Amino acid sequence: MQVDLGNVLDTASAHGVSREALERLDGRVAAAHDRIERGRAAGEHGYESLNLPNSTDPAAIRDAVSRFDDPSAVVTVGIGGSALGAATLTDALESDVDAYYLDNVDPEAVERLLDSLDLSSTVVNVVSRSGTTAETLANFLVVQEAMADAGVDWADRTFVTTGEEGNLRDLADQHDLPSLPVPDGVPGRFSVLSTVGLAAAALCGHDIEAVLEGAAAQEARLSDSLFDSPAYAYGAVSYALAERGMHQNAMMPYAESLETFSEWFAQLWAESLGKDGLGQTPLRALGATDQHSQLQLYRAGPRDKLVTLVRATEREDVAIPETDLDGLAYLGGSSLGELLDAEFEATEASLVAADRPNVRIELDRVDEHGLGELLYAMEAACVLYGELASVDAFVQPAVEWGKRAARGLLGGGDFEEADAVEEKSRLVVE
Ligand SMILES: O=P(O)(O)OC[C@H]1O[C@](O)(CO)[C@@H](O)[C@@H]1O
Repeated sequence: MQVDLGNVLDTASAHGVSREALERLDGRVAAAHDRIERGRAAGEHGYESLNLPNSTDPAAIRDAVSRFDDPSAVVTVGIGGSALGAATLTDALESDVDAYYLDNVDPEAVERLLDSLDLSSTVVNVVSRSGTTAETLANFLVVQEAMADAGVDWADRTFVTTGEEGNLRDLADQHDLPSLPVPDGVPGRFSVLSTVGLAAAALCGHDIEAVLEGAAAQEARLSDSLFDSPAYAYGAVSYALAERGMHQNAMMPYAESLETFSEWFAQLWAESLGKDGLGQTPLRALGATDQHSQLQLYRAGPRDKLVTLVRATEREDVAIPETDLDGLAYLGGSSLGELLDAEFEATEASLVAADRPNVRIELDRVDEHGLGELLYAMEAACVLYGELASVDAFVQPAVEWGKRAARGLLGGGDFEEADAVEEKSRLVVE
C-alpha cells in the first residue's frame, strides 16, 4: 500500500500545503507517535486498538465458528462498529456464503431479509460490545422469533460476540450460546481487526490470517516521521488540510468492492474526530460513478474538501469489444479497467486544475492482505489526527443524548431528553 501526497502540495494545488509546512508538522508527528507508542505499550483505552494485529488470535475465532457446518448465509446483528468492519470485509471479498447485516431497525428491510433466508442453514452472529444497544437487541428478538416460527432451534444457529457484562452476555450465559469476547480497550469503530470484524469473515471462508498480516505490515511502518509511514502521511495531511479549511473529506474508492469501506471510514473519522467543535466530515463517494454526480461540487463548490482517491493497481479486467459505432471506436479494444484507471487519473488532474487538494491511496489488490493494510492504516491515521488535533479519538459522548431520548420515548426509563422531544417546534407545510 502507498500514499501519494503530490496533489496536496501547494506546488500542485494553490490551496494545498507546502513541503516546508509538512516538514514542520513532522516534528509534531514524532511527538504524537511517541505518545501513541506509550499508549500502546501500556494497553491504554483506544491505543490498544493498534495492537490488534498481534493480540487477535485467529485460531480462537476459527474454533468458535467451526461448529457451524457449511452455512448458506451469515446474518450479523449489530450496528456501527459492531457491523461495519465485518461488512467491509465480506462485501469486498467473494464467498459462497451470503453475508447480511441487520444494522438498522427499518421493519420493512428486516422483514424482507428474514423472508428471503433459509433460516435452517443460516448462522446468526449477534455482536455488541456493550451488550445493551437497543437496535441490536430488538433485531435479535425479531430474528429469534423468526427462527422459532421457521421451526429452527435458534440457540443452535446463534453465536454472540460481546463484552463480559450486559444483556447479551446474560442471554449467552442463559442459553449456553457459543460466544466470543470483544477486546478490552478497543472502541467499536476500531475493532474490525478483532473477533468483532473477523468472525463473519471466517464464516464466509475468508483468510483472516492474511487480513491480520496486512494490518501488521502497516503497523510495522508506523514511525516518527510522516514521510516513512503511509498511515501517518494520510493522517497528517488530512489534519493539515483541515487546519487550512478542508473541513470535509470525500472518501472516493475506485472499486465497487470498497463501497462499504467508505461507510466504515465515515464512522471511524466522524465518531473519532468530531469533538469540541472540531472534526473533518467524511463524505462517501464511489469512483467512477460519482464523477457523474458529486464531482461537480468537489471541483466547483466551496473550497472545503479534501478528496481521497483509492484504487487497487491489480484487478480482474473485462475487455471492451471492438466497435464501428461512430465516435466509440476509441473504446473498442481497451478494457473496463483501463477506462477506470483513466477516469481515476483524470479526476485527480481535474481536481488539481481547479486547485482542489487530493490524496491518492493505492493497494496492490482488494484482497484480505490489502484490506488489512487499508483498515489498519486508516485507524492509525485517525489516531494520529486525533493527537495532532488534541481531541480524544476514543470516546463518543455526543451519541448518548439521543439514545436516552429514544429509550425514554419507549418507556425504558425516565429521561429528560425524551421530554425535549415533546417540545419540538413545528412549522408544517403540506
Ligand atoms: O457494540 P455496541 O456496544 O452495540 O455499540 C455499537 C455502536 O454504538 C456506538 O457505541 C455509538 O452509539 C458505537 O461507538 C458503536 O460502534
